[in-house]
Amino acid sequence: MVVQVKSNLPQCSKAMDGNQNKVETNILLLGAENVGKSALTVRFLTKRFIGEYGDIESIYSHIDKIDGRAISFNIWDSLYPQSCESSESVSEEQLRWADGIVLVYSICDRASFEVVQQQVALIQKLSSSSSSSVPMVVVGNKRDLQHRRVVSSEEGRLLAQSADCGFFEVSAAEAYHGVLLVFHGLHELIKEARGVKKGAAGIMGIMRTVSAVFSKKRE
Ligand SMILES: Nc1nc2c(ncn2[C@@H]2O[C@H](COP(=O)(O)OP(=O)(O)OP(=O)(O)O)[C@@H](O)[C@H]2O)c(=O)[nH]1
Repeated sequence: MVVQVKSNLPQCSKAMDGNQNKVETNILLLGAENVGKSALTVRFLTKRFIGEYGDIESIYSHIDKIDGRAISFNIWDSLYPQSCESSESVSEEQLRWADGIVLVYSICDRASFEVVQQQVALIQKLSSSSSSSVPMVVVGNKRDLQHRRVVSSEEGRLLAQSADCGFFEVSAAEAYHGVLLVFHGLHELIKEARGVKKGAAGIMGIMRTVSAVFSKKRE
């Protein structure tokens, strides 16, 4: 396992292999402060919950095996900007960088759920001009704090459904497996989205080949 702080500043590169297949997956974590974005990231990277994480915005690099294949995850653990309009809480740079997005709220914090609702709407607005949308999952964290729950599972599920996202409720504090499912689930959605794009490119490729064959025959 590789765990490494790559940089405090995000890099806007997307690595491809020789066949133009993506060898890296860029995952952006969004959500209000204190919801457990760093806790989820560190759980995925190290399998551990360490309690306090500080306020550092970083991109972490982690190689994981899925179905026997090494996948390089770049995880941007973002900070929710303290003094900004909600309309500025997701940047176009972040959307260009991300292959997939994890939107985190705390099930004990209604305001954090509203932040995720706003961020979903903002992402949809910002990506409305581009042809493809970024795969997303909505995550209700701190599931271990049931006695303090103020956001029902149903509300989380409905939000995710309305935005065509995956949905998970987890506890970064209590369990690794649920957190693993979040990142692997998002990876699956990213793979599907790439498959759709590749499929479209494939059809274009076939059309080009067919027209090349016909133009040769005419020569
Ligand atoms: N009970 C419980 N506490 C959690 C859980 N996940 C995170 N916390 C706690 O919630 C607090 C905030 O966690 P962070 O991971 O720093 O949250 P963050 O979203 O990265 O916060 P910012 O850095 O402010 O953006 C810390 O005290 C964590 O220990 C969880 O699943 N259950």
